Formats: sequence, C-alpha cells, structure tokens
Amino acid sequence: MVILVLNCGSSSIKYQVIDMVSPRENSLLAKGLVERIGIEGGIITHKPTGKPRLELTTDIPNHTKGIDLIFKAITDSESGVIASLDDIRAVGHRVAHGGDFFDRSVLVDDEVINRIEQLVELAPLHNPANLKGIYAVKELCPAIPQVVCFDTSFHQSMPPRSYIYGLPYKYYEQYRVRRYGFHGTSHKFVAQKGCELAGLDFAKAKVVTCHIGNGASVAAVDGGRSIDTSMGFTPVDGLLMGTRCGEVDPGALTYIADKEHMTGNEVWGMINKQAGVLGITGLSSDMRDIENAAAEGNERAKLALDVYYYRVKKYVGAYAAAMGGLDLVVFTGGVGENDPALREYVCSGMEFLGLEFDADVNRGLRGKDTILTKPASRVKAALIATNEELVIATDTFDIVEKLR
Ligand SMILES: Nc1ncnc2c1ncn2[C@@H]1O[C@H](COP(=O)(O)OP(=O)(O)O)[C@@H](O)[C@H]1O
Ligand SMILES: CC(=O)OP(=O)(O)O
Ligand SMILES: [Mg+2]
Repeated sequence: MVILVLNCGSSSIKYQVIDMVSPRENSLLAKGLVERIGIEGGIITHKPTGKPRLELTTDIPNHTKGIDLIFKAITDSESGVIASLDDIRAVGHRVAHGGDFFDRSVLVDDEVINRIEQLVELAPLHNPANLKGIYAVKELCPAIPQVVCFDTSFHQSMPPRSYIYGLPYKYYEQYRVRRYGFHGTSHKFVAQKGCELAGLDFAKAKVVTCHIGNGASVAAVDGGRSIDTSMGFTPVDGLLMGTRCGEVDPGALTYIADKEHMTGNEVWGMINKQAGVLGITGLSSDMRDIENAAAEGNERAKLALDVYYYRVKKYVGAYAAAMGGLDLVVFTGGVGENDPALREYVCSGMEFLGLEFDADVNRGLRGKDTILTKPASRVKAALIATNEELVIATDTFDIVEKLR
C-alpha cells in the first residue's frame, strides 16, 4: 500500500512516499521538501530512493501549488516512484493541535476538519498550514482517503496534575484551557526506539525525551505513556525556541502589554514570532547561526545558547523527579540530532542521577542512532533520529486497512 505523508508547515512541506506491506515491513520510496511557499524563490527538492534526485526552483504561491509539484515529482518519468496518482492508497497528515478531541489518529471527514478549524487560534503557526494540505489534497485528488495524526494525541494520557493550570477552573470548563503538549508522535517514536537501542522494556522504562528542533519540547514518558511535557495550551510554552519564548512569568507579559499599549493579539504575535533565540540575539532563529555567532564571540548569542541549553537540562531533572526515577534520556529533532554541544551540556554533571556521559562518542556525532553514555552508566542517554512521517504512515495504514 503506497502512502503519501505530508507534514505541512507555514512555509514548507516535508513529504515521504512509503510503501507499507505491514506496519513492520515498509520501504521508503521517496522523501522531499518544498520550501519558501508564498515568498519568492520557491523550491522543491525530491529525493527518490535509488533514482536521480530532482530540484526545481519556481514560484510556489500556496500549498495547493506545492502539493501539485510533489504530485508531479513523484510521478515524474525519471525521478518518479509511482506510475500515477491512482497508486496512492491514502494520504497521512501531521496536524499539530487536536485539543482534547482526539487521543488517536483518525480518518478525515467534515466533522474532523471542523474540529481542526476550531483549534486554529491555539496553534496559529501550525494548524492553518496543516489544513491547507488537507484542502489541497481534497481539491487535487478528492477520492483519496486522508488520515490525520495529531501532535497532541500521545499526551492525552497525562494526569490532571500535569495539565490543569492554576487559573479559575471555569476557564478549563468553558474554553478547555489546559496543557495539551505537542510533538507527541516524535516523543513516542524516539522513546520506543531509544528503549530498543538501550535494551530497556518500553512498557516499564522511565524516559525523558528531548525533541529539540525549531519548535522544541521535553516529555516524561513513564511505562510507554506521556505523563508530562513542557509545551502547554499552545506550542509557545516551555523551552526557549527559534522564535517562541517558552516559559515566562505571565505577569511579565501583562506588564509589557500595559507599558507598550499592546493588544492580546500583539503580545501573542510577539511571543510566537519575535521571541526565542531570535528575540534575545536579534540575529536569527536558526541555531546554526546562533552557534556561529557565539563562536565568534557575540555575547548575546552566548547568552541565548546558555538559556536554551539550561532549560533543557532543568526539565530532565524535573521529569526524573516526577517519574521517581530515570532510565533513559533521548535527544532528537534538528538541534537534538545535530548539535553535540547541546547534548554535552544537558548530560554533563549528571553522575548524581547515575548518568555517565561519554563525551568522546558524542563529539562530532550527527543524526545517527547512538548510545551516548559509558557502558557502566546506570542511566542511559541516546541520540535517536526522529521519523514522524513513518509513524504517520503506520497509523494511516492501520486506519485505511480497516476500510477495506
Ligand atoms: N548542525 C546543526 N547544529 C545546530 N543546529 C542545527 C544543525 N542542523 C540543523 N539545526 C537546527 O535544527 C533546527 C530545525 O530543526 P527541525 O527539527 O527540522 O525543525 P522543525 O521541524 O520544527 O521545523 C534549526 O534551528 C536548525 O538550525
Ligand atoms: C508543535 C510544534 O512546535 O511544531 P514544530 O516543531 O514543527 O514547530
Ligand atoms: Mg518538527
């Protein structure tokens, strides 16, 4: 069964074409990336397995055009991987916010679309783009079944003590204001894979997963279930991110709003788009730029890195306490997989927890699943490359199989 997975961001679409024989037996036919949607210099990079890659620069004014380019690339005479679009059995999408409506992946229908629309205001950087992908497939291939996998689903297992805020309870009852958490697909995947690599039983292990990309969150996964996570009602809470502030005293925000005569919407825009490492440095939201600037002696970049790394470490300690123990710390995401300095900072001085980091193994290591602790270390650490798309394809397969 050929499944197309779409991970639509605001200005980019990551995709994979996967042939699933069964959840365990699958092969990647192609993966690719459409970038710079809606701005000049649009580009699609298509990487088929065992065939010449294809790169095309062209204006990509919207997601429909982006998905149309993906369709052309995957059926291309030279670099294509399927004969025609009829070969696609289903499309699986990543959707960031599913609220407490969804604790699992579901088949798309009008009701599901309505729910995702309702949640747009809670995930303004993500849900609108996710919806555009669903609409574009509907327009271009109305007969193909579509499945959505929510970042929030895995965290629906959190107990109330983790998700209730100290606000008047009526806001939870009226507006469902609570912690939801994100990157759940990734946290689950890397916790499971990390346990396999470390020889731990996922159903019993106490794992802290650090998904550190442009958006970043930490989760406490106890016995295979998420019991707490650093993102909250929206993907702006917790860690410092590219352009998002992470944890901040709410009092500071109302104070700034007062001083600067800002509306709620303006504050919301500021904490989502002008904060994070971009806000502290005024330089960039990309961690590579921040690290380069810090290496050249830029003081603000050094400060931003320090805040960024420190927060990750703090959550590891907090979640070890929350779970009453720790077996494994996992690093994943664009930064977690590619930045040895982050991993070294977080895992250094953690012998008191039973974690003995192997700095030699970690040095220069990028993107390869590896145990990062010394053989005798009681608590393990690991780098695990995430693959949200494979999880989405697996869920899509399971749901579409039942339609037969
Ligand atoms: N070598 C590297 N060192 C540090 N950060 C890196 C490196 N390579 C990529 N990154 C960072 O990874 C981030 C993107 O991660 P990714 O997980 O793809 O994000 P998202 O899925 O949220 O868009 C960027 O901030 C980028 O700078
Ligand atoms: C929810 C979220 O933060 O996603 P991303 O990391 O893709 O921005
Ligand atoms: Mg991501």
